[in-house]
Amino acid sequence: MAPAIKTTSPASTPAKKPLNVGTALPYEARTALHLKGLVPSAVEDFSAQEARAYEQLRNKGTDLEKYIFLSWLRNTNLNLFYRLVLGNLKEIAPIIYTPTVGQACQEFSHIYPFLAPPNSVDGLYIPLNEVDNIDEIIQNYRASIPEGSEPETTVITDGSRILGLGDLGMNGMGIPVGKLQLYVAAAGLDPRRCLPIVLDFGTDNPKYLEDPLYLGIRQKRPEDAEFYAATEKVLNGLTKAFPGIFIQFEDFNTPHAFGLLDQWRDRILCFNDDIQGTGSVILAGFISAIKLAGIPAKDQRILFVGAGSAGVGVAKQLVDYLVIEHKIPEEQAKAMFWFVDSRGVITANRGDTLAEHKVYFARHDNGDTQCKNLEEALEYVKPTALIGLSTIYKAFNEHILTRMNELNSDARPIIFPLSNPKTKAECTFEEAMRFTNNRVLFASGTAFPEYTIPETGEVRVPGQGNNMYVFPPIGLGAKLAKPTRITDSLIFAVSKALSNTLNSEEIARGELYPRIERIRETSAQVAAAFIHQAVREGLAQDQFWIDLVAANPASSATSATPDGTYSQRVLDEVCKNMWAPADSVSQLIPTKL
Ligand SMILES: NC(=O)C1=CN([C@@H]2O[C@H](COP(=O)(O)OP(=O)(O)OC[C@H]3O[C@@H](n4cnc5c(N)ncnc54)[C@H](OP(=O)(O)O)[C@@H]3O)[C@@H](O)[C@H]2O)C=CC1
Ligand SMILES: CC(=O)C(=O)O
Ligand SMILES: [Mg+2]
Repeated sequence: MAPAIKTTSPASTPAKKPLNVGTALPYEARTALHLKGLVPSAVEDFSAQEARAYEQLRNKGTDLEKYIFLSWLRNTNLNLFYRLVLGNLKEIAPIIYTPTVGQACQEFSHIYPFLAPPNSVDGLYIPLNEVDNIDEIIQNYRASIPEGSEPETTVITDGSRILGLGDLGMNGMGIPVGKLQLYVAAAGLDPRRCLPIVLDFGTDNPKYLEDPLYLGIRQKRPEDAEFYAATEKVLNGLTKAFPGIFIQFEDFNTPHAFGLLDQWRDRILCFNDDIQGTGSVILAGFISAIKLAGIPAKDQRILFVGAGSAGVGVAKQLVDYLVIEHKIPEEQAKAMFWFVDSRGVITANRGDTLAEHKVYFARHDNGDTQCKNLEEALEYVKPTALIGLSTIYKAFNEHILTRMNELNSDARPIIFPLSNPKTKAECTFEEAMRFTNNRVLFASGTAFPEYTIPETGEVRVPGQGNNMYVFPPIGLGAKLAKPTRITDSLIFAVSKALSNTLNSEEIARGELYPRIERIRETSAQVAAAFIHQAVREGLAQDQFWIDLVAANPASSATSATPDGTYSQRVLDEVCKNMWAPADSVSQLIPTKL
């Protein structure tokens, strides 16, 4: 079912000025634009430019230098940037996204470019004391972008929990910028219609408050009441200016991540990537893992290390799966989960007041037993699956991995160290392989290198359990079908669809996720399933897609039991709507200059 990716014309959005194509500008255009003599005489095609850009990228000494080079390229030649990214996605994704984007955020105020607007307009920086002027800020943005390229997708953070790196304040802007690049690269969103936003609401991180080059407001974060009132003003302004805009909440600290989602999920078209996106992508990998583990789903004992937005989001998604797919009653499904946080296993009688998001999974069956850490929890729970969303580097040490292997001698242990970036990962792929006699079913948040089993020479590829497999197609599906809101069953359909995308080679090799090189193809498939489900649930508002799905039903799935299927006709149409960089300059420059 591999779709041929046929894309929309890159020139479909009119620009005020011809796009910068540098040495690809033809002689006639140089004459018309009075650029004769101002550019080297060679007229190149895009592949020659790409080769030069790739050489320059390769010559950078560090990943941060590569990140800076790519940012510059994006700001000066968008088309070439995306040609380079798409042509080398496996190599470049870890630079524009995790892990390097983490370092870039930490250094954001030091590497911020000196370019002037409009080239420097990466998105919106909204200071707390300016939220009453949100309409003016949006108007300024509008004036800086080409006509007809109003944003349709936005990623918003306040920088309060950037990856596993904590509160980075305004420096967190690198994350919306990076996420939106993946929207474009992975799912063909139009880059000119993607809007990164940072809510510059202060920081509680003294390092930045004291940094003379820090570019955000120098104050501590507001109390909850002020935070929610300020976000309300921003979101109202945004949805008034750009009705139907798709909003991704990203890397808010856990209480605010849950709070914003609860407050807005039924009011506007939004979702939280760390709760729902991570839940969805890990469920997809888990579906594949339990097929290989050798233990039926109902007998899994799942130990989470970390009970924040990501941990709880993932576990809730797994519970839904066990209930819907395996017909396990909810209470019984919930009892298959244990959580360790910074104080040990979460129990109802632990003696502390549990944060609201932890209450659902608190154990009531522990009697007097209170495990104080992962080591104790491991012996008490005897898990079949160990999921790390704790931000604790090397939490899965040799002892933990070896014990997981021993405890699962009759089956393959599922071990997912999902914390980002690499410096926060609970273990590496190599460690997980070595200490489990290569039996592990593995996925990590940040990509690890392949591992060659020394005894056999067999090369194993680690799964990357990262929400980048799902937020781009969710955004694409939302842009096309225009659902009124994002429901849990839509997210569930996305998980099912992603788990269905593995091709026969990936399945034969026992992999849990599709290869990143195929991400455009799999994003199209997942977006098609999303659209089918949005129509099935009566959420879709775009008549074209409603009619198309009605004429091309995919399966007998219902809104309560989504199966992630789609029809070839809808898939073909999704592919036609994916943006791609131009292959030749004539696609970008109007014939009459
Ligand atoms: N792979 C992916 O796609 C994604 C990965 N992530 C990653 O997940 C991680 C967590 O994110 P999020 O849930 O939002 O963050 P939080 O900071 O809210 O959660 C961290 C959790 O880890 C717990 N913890 C801290 N120290 C320990 C310890 N020593 N032992 C056990 N648990 C501990 C914390 O405990 P306590 O509650 O007591 O403070 C908390 O429950 C980040 O690294 C992030 O990058 C997030 C989204 C997607
Ligand atoms: C991947 C991601 O969203 C995170 O680590 O927060
Ligand atoms: Mg995140």
